[in-house]
Amino acid sequence: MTDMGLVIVGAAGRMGRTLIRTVTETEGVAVAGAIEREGSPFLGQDAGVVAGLPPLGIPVTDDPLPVFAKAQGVLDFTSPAATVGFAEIAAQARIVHVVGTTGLAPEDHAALDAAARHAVILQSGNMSLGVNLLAQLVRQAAKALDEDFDIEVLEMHHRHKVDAPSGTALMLGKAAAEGRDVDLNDHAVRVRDGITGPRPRGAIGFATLRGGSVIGDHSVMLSGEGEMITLSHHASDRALFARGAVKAALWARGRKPGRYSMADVLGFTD
Ligand SMILES: NC(=O)C1=CN([C@@H]2O[C@H](COP(=O)(O)OP(=O)(O)OC[C@H]3O[C@@H](n4cnc5c(N)ncnc54)[C@H](OP(=O)(O)O)[C@@H]3O)[C@@H](O)[C@H]2O)C=CC1
Ligand SMILES: O=C(O)C1=N[C@H](C(=O)O)C[C@H](O)C1
Repeated sequence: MTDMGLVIVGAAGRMGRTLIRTVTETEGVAVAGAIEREGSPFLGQDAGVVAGLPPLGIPVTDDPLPVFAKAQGVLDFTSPAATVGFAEIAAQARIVHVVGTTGLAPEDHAALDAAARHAVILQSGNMSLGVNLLAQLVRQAAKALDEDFDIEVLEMHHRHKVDAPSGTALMLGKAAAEGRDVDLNDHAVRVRDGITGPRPRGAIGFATLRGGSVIGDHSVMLSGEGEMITLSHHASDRALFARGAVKAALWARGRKPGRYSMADVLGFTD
């Protein structure tokens, strides 16, 4: 089979640059285009050079339509508004859309659902094998332990991150809720400040730390009387997420339109 041509949107971002390097060094895929927003200072620059590589002969552009039309997939780690726009264009082009963007609101998910009627959309708050395995372990632990165990999700990220709790933290909270057979929306405590009163039984709490260059640390604590279980993941290299995104794109190639997740790619779905 010919190499899968992948367009990197948000090409000059932290993940965009990492994706360009990862795609370049991975067999079976090739960089088919690089997109940045209108007015970006990176427009016209070579995508390879932007990523710290020798030139690839691919200029960064702000016009996704003609680029998507010649590609088989798009790797998207941008912002919710940008992702919704790219989903429509990827659906028109009938190409795979791998979405790593976090902070998606319910209406953004609804827009992705609509686009997924025509194209394969693979979305996950974390593309790493380790975090997706962690989510399975959290689901099991939450199922095994009743509400005598309080569940808290703690995350820390770099100072530039704009959304909270992280997509991963929400994914882990959802796994815990699924383990308990409850809806996360009814049990999540995302912020605490002031006189909060005692902790509601069955709450799934979130705590967010931001600072420095931390790539992504997540812990789920299940605390009972006199004992605590902590399940954790530490990311030390963004290439971890990029490798997962490329694996996801290759897995998604040729699938029927619809919404998929990393759990599908990794064979973690029941
Ligand atoms: N699922 C996962 O495994 C992971 C998800 N993420 C998520 O990916 C997203 C990006 O993270 P990160 O790379 O650190 O962020 P950055 O801000 O470094 O990168 C985002 C890039 O997207 C660009 N962009 C924004 N809007 C558009 C648009 N309309 N068209 C084209 N490009 C656009 C930005 O340009 P500009 O700066 O000019 O606005 C920027 O270059 C976040 O939501 C993050 O949480 C990150 C790591 C792993
Ligand atoms: O913004 C980031 O950097 C990351 N975002 C994702 C998230 O919100 O969970 C994944 C990873 O932790 C890095």
